[in-house]
This record gives sequence, structure tokens and C-alpha cells, in this order.
Amino acid sequence: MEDAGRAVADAVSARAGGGRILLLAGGGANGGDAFVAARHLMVRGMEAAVLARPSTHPLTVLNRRRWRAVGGAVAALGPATLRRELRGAAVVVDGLLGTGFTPPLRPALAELTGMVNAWRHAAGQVVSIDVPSGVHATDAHVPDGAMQADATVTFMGIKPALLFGPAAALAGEVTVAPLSVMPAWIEQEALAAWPTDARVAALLPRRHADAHKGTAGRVWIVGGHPGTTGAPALAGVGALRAGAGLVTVHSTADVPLITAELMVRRHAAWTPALTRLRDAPRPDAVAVGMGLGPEAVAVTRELLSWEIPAVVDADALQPDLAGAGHDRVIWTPHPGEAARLLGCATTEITADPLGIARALHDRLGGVVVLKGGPSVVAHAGGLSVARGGHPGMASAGMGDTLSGVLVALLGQGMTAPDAAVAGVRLHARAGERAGAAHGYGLIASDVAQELGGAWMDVIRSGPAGPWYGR
Ligand SMILES: NC(=O)C1=CN([C@@H]2O[C@H](COP(=O)(O)OP(=O)(O)OC[C@H]3O[C@@H](n4cnc5c(N)ncnc54)[C@H](OP(=O)(O)O)[C@@H]3O)[C@@H](O)[C@H]2O)[C@@H](O)CC1
Ligand SMILES: Nc1ncnc2c1ncn2[C@@H]1O[C@H](COP(=O)(O)OP(=O)(O)O)[C@@H](O)[C@H]1O
Repeated sequence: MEDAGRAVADAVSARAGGGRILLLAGGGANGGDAFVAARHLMVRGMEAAVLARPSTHPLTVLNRRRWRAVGGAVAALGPATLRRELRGAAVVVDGLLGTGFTPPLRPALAELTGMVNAWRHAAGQVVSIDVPSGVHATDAHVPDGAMQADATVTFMGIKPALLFGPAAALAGEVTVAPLSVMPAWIEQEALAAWPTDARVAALLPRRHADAHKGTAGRVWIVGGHPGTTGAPALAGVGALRAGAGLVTVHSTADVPLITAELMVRRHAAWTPALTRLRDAPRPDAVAVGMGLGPEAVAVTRELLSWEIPAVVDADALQPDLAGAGHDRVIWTPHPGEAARLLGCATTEITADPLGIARALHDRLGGVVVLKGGPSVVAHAGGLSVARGGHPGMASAGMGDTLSGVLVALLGQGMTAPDAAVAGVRLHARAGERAGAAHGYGLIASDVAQELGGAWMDVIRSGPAGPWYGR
């Protein structure tokens, strides 16, 4: 609790700008964290006051006593005291309810969260402890009366409610404080990793100065069908912009040459084409399925039997292919494709993205990227959620571009789990950059354009390296 409260004080100090800080302490351990934070803020010379609910929680009682012992002020939390104390406050620290909350929010507390939300709208900022009060840690739904925060300091591991669905929008800027606790506790709490850019930077390949196109990954994009020929082209551009040395699109349709750097091989039919290609030099990695159409299962089954690193996307994401993969395959379903693979409704997918990603991994093996805002990566080592992205990415062709990014990283020698974790972050970062320029009008080609800049942003967060790696 001491580490937790100190982490909250750090986040609040950065926001308060010398203004008065009002801390709200509930009856559970979340309230105890608020008392600890108040003490650390006072020690740093900041003006802090606490309004508290009655508590019998031993650590909360203890930290209330410690707060009083340093001369801290505390009054009973109710509508009248809250109204009075909100006047002139710069920041409210929300320690009313944490992971011990069970919905629905009781009316007495809903009245208080409503008052703080109204105050925030007009006057100041809210920093929530662990989760915004009224948000159930594992549930994406937003119950009536939940607190809207500007920032949330969460402990040990990211909670699903802070990542997915409408509840995530209540958390504001989220930071994770790992706390000095037993690793087993962290594993229990941390349902998924949430890698920083510094962590992603450490995964990305670094080239030698004498790199050439033959060493930067020869990749194939296999897709396209009349009516969906843009999909493999977008994947091809994504692969080029994520650093692939040589990108060849194989298709039985006329794929538009949207950039001259792509090589396009048009085949008359898949069966003879695959017979010929089987005996040709194999690429370093292949992405299959984007706009591929009705022959997707047969084509993909053949390519998977070559046992080269592969990305399986779009039309190739069919239940028939479960069991046909291997360790170096990345499967990239969006929620609709995930529902088709698991034979359930799309609403079941979006209700529990972490559980579904795990279930897909059990079914398919390799690595699964369950796409969304944000995407979840499931692999043998656990779950990982990508940071960032932009709502403007909700437009056709974004997933095709991601497949190109992933195959490029596989082609550059990354393992499938590393390529998936790094690829979704690069794609999301490129989306943030493109979103800043185009807003909801951004299209997949805009995201592809920003991939090089996204790569540079990410590696700038990582360890220093030789110039050609930067
Ligand atoms: N390793 C750890 O675990 C660490 C945990 N830490 C911290 O502990 C927090 C969890 O603490 P917790 O378990 O005491 O629960 P907490 O969120 O304070 O809520 C309990 C209170 O909520 C109330 N209440 C519940 N439902 C309600 C409703 N619908 N409507 C209204 N009230 C409702 C309930 O009231 P009661 O039912 O008792 O009347 C009780 O007063 C966690 O989020 C983190 O901040 C850190 O210190 C770091 C280490
Ligand atoms: N709101 C969002 N925030 C972050 N990423 C998003 C958001 N909406 C979509 N994306 C990303 O865009 C991509 C969409 O993929 P997909 O639905 O397969 O597109 P398509 O099939 O049209 O190529 C995924 O990588 C997804 O993570």
C-alpha cells in the first residue's frame, strides 16, 4: 500500500501545479492508498486534504492514523463536505472504490461520483486510484454513475476494463505501478503484458550498415480476387514500409500496382501456380488470405505445409485450417473472423478479448493477433496488449496493412511472438501519427506512409544503438 500510495502521489504531483489536492478515501484498501498518497503529497510540500468514508480495513485505518500523525486534515465524506471542499481544488484523487467494487454503484456513492464528474467538467482534473470508481476491473461495461478520470494509476498489472470497451474511456491516461510485491501476485494480477515502446524497441531488428535487399527479407503476399484486389496491394505496401527488402504479390487477379516498388506475379490458376512455386526458391516469409476469395483454404493449406514463417489473414481464417499451422504462424482475426473460427457470436468476442485470444491460441497454435482497438497478442508465453492506435483506423484495409507489417518483420528474422508484439505496436503508432493529420478521414495507405516514422518513434524510446539502427 505504501508503494501504491507513493505512485499515486507521483502522478498527482505532476498534474497539480501547486494547486490544492482533495483526496477521497473509500472504506476499502483503495481508500488506504489515498491516505498514503496524501501523506506523500504533504511531505513534498503540497496542500492536501482528505474526505473519508468510515473504514474497518486494517491498512486503511493504519494509514488514516499515519496521516493524522503528520498533521493531515480529514473529514467525513458526504455531499455537503464534498461540495465545500471541491471549491478551489485543482485535482481530486479518487480512492473511493477499486478492485473490491461490485456493481451496481449504490446511490449514496453515485451521488458523490456525480458531483465530482460535474466539478471536473467545469473546474479540474481527476486522478483515479487503480480503476475509476464505479468501474468493475474486469468488465468493459460502464455502470451508471462511474467516475470520469483524466488519469488512472493502476497497480501490478493492467486491468481489462482499462483496455477495452466504453469503460476504458473513463480511465484517461493509464500508468502501471508494478509495486514491490511477490512475482506470483503480479502474475495473478497482470492478466496481460502491456509493453512500453522501450520494450518494443528492444525487439526490433537492427541492421548492419552493409545490409542489402536480399538480407532485409524476401516476402510474398498471396491474395486478391476480382473485387478485392486492393487488399494484397495494401499488404504489399505495408510490408515495404515495415522494412521488407523484396516484396512479391502473387495473385490470380489483376492487382493494382499502387507503388512501383512492388513486384506483382499474376497466375492463371492457383493449383498449377502452387505446383510451380513449390519447387522455386522459397521466400523468408509469406502472408496469405488478403482478398484471396473462395480458394483461400486450399491455397493456405499448401503454403502452411512449407513450414516457412507465415501470416494468415482475412479469407484464410477458416475453421478448417485449425491444426494445419505450426509455431511460426501468426493468425490475425478481427472479431468477426474470430467468431467464425470459434463458431460463436461477435458480441462474445468483444465481451472478453483476453479470454478469446487465449481460446483462439489454444485452437490454432502459433501466435494469434486478435485485432481491435487495442489488439491482443496471444502466444505460448502469455498475452500482450498493444498500446495506442486511433479510432480513425476503423476503416477498410487497415488489417491488410498490418499483415504486411507482420510478414515484413518475420522476413527480417523476428520470431513470431516478437513480430506480432512489435508489429501491432508499429501499426498502432503509425495510426496515431496518421490520425493526427487525417482524423477519422485516415485511410490504410496513410497508415502505411507513417510506418517508417512510427518505427523511428519506437526505437527512439529504446536503448541507444549504432546510427544505422536508429
Ligand atoms: N495486492 C493488493 O490487493 C493491493 C491492493 N491495493 C488497493 O486495494 C484495492 C482493493 O481494495 P479492497 O479489496 O479493500 O476493495 P475497494 O476497492 O477499496 O472496495 C471496497 C469498498 O467498496 C465498497 N463497495 C463495494 N461495492 C460497492 C458498491 N456497489 N457501491 C458502493 N460501495 C461499494 C465496500 O463497501 P461495503 O460493501 O464494505 O459497505 C468497501 O468499502 C485496490 O483497488 C487497490 O487500490 C493496493 O493497496 C496495492 C496492493
Ligand atoms: N479504434 C481503433 N483503435 C486502434 N486500432 C484500430 C481501431 N480500429 C481498427 N483498428 C486496427 O485496424 C485494423 C483493422 O483490421 P481489419 O478489420 O482486419 O481491417 P481490414 O479487413 O479492412 O483490412 C486492426 O489492426 C485494428 O487493430
